[in-house]
Amino acid sequence: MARGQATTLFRVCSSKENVFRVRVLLSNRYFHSMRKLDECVSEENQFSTPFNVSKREFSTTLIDLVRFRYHSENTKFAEYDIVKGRTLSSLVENGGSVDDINAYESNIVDAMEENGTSFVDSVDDDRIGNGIDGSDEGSIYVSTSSESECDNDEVDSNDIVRFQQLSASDPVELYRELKNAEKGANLKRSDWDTLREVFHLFSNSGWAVNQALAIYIGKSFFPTAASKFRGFFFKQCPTDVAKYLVSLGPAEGAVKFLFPIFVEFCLEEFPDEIKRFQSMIASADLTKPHTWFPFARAMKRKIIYHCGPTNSGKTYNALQRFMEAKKGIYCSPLRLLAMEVFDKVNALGVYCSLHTGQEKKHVPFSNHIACTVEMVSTEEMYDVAVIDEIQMMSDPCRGYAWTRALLGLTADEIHLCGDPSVLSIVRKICSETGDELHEQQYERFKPLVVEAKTLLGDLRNVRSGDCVVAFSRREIFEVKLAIEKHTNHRCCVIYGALPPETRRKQANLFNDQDNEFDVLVASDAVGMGLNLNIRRVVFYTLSKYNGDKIVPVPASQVKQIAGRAGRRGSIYPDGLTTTLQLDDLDYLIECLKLPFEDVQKVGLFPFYEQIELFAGQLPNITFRKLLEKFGENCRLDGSYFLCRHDHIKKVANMLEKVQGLSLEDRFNFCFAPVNIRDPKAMYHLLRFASSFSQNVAVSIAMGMPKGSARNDAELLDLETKHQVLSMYLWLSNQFEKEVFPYAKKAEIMASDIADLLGQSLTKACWKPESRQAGKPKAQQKGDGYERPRSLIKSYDKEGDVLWNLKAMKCFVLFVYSECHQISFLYCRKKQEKTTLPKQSEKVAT
Ligand SMILES: Nc1ncnc2c1ncn2[C@@H]1O[C@H](COP(=O)(O)OP(=O)(O)OP(=O)(O)O)[C@@H](O)[C@H]1O
Repeated sequence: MARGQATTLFRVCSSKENVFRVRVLLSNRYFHSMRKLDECVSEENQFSTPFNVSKREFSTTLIDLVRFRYHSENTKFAEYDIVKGRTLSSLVENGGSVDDINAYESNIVDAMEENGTSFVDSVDDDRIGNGIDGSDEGSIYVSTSSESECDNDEVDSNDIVRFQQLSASDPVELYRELKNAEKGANLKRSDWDTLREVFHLFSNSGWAVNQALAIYIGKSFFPTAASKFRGFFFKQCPTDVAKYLVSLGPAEGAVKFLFPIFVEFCLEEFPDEIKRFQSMIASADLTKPHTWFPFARAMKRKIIYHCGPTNSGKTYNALQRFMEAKKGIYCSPLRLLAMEVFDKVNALGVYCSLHTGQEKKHVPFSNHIACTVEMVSTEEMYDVAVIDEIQMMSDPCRGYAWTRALLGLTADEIHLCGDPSVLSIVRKICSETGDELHEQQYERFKPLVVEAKTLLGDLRNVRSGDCVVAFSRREIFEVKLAIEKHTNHRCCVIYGALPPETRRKQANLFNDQDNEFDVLVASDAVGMGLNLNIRRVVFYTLSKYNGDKIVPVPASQVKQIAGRAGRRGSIYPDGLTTTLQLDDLDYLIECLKLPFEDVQKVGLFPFYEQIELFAGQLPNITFRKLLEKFGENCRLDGSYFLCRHDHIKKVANMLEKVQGLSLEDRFNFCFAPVNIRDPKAMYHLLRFASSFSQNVAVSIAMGMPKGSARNDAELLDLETKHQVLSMYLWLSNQFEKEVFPYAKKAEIMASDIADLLGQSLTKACWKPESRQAGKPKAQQKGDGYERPRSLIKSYDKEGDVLWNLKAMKCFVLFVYSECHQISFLYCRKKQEKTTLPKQSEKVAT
């Protein structure tokens, strides 16, 4: 190889015997390809999708040529090491010039041109053994280790020349050579073992799997292809190639040497698989989602991002623009919030319709619509659109609906309301769509104050206007029971499984000052959409079950919930927040202090048409499998992730036995709002789908309960019944009305059950039951939060609350303002049993 053409690479690896092997890697003029390849390898773990490799990066003929072995203690070699013991990639990364590389290379080539002997001769004979020892591994060893270590290393100069040729050979030619070989290699047993190891490494190489995708060898097919390639190689490989591979050993270099040959093998042996996979990949392409909405792309939209914490007036301002517009759409994260806006806007004299999955209320002459974000039409034109809680774009399950609304809405002006977590990604999206982005920053109307005293583990310390937040239905009822038993407060209840109508009624009951219901016990469902007169948000716990295990509540959610205290316009404009247990306080403060996390990716999910296209490639698999395959093979840009669809797969699985559903029907049924953990609800969905598939009118087939619930089982039954009716209504809006002829009846029943639920909740005084047989195990200490040990602490002799007031002589209040400034307010406590500090007692330091 001419010196000027050659580029040298050093790889320094340590072996078991503390002997360093310096591999001199020579690449040909495709050095730049190699550099790319190096980058590609180093970034391997960062691949968000296997398709980030845009080119056939394997088009390089970089090959290990010579290996040296030496002891690091060898002073002569150490010198050599200092000068030359840098990897080529370090030369490149550190901005090494081509001259550096050439100099680097020339040293090695010089050494080789001296036939190895003179080079080796320059090293202390006593410590070198045989120097270039003609090993059959095809390596030149400059070794200071004992001679015995080099016994197997027999390489003669012919081998070196041949290895050089192999290193630079064209993989196509090499493959031809292998293919035309009349017999395989004649190797020692140990060499075959090494070869096997090499192929084992190749089959398990993540790099090779990713690179193979570039020629449409899929991940699932790769092991088969690699195994066939191994069979082919073992049968056909000439001795010199095998020896060369043995000399490289089970290392990255060997994988890279093999890969181009593997490519040629695959292209010739598996054309059908490649073609099939290619079409499949093309049909699962979710890249460039902004191009999916040509109408929106044909417009120059003005996007206004109302960016700030809770209770800062973002939605208020956006809604002002919505109401002023000739034609507007408000996109809500919840049915409940869509209803609120629908009522509010109509009350202010702006005709507005309502469109959610379950209901379509058309108000005559209305040009405005309040809808849930999933129901947004991307075809209808609007003057002003409002997308509320835009940070939900990053929601693992529902994020795709916000992404679709942002990318696809055909409105001249789009107002986004939310925290700053998706601001940078919205900027990026707007630069891709060509929309004009305006940012409006907001501050909280009044800072949120953290009460450092907490409730000291005692629910008797709740006060009027408190909202106690728990993260499970069971806890909510436990808390309600305890408060009502041990205090004079009455509790309203809000949690996700309740119908929106019931939640609203509970909220109104709590907001109304002329009744005894002055405490709210709620789940995280309280975090969004309801304007409540909350004085103080008390976290009963700060850990929750995430469907898999108990985890700390994410900081963003803690902020969102705590922010419900002290809303502008409510009777408690100064918001307080605290925890039940002192142990949880630090985490609360930490969450509130944390800046909003900058989200890197937002959700996407394919439209039915995309799934249909994909299904065309895999005609004979079940819908569930199809979704799985889509998930495995879809291509996404770096700013997007595929939304989780486990619940869809569960429903798909259940509906597999239902014959006669078209793919589209299946797709729609899988999106029905069903609680997959509720077997009764699942049963009804199965029944609905079966009737539908037989083209039989789908019946409700569910009796009305006689009255409100008398125990928790009856309450659960009411919840389930309402969910089933809600599902019926949802389906009736998805499919032809004739197939779901009882929608009106279902609506009336649902409304009656919502009333019964409301009545049941006001008198609920029973121990909660669990819908699930097994309750999630409490988390170990140190791995989150312990569940509070007791709800009501025992009284001491005088009947006083067991506060350790001595230890509580002084306590601290942290005033948290969501611009992340914390000031400390001290309040000196005397021995008097003051329950809470008054605002006037706080002294700012
Ligand atoms: N300019 C205003 N005049 C009167 N009331 C206002 C004004 N701005 C906001 N409000 C009221 O303050 C409360 C909080 O406002 P808004 O809901 O817009 O805040 P937000 O920042 O969107 O909070 P969240 O994200 O929690 O919904 C609402 O009750 C709203 O009606």
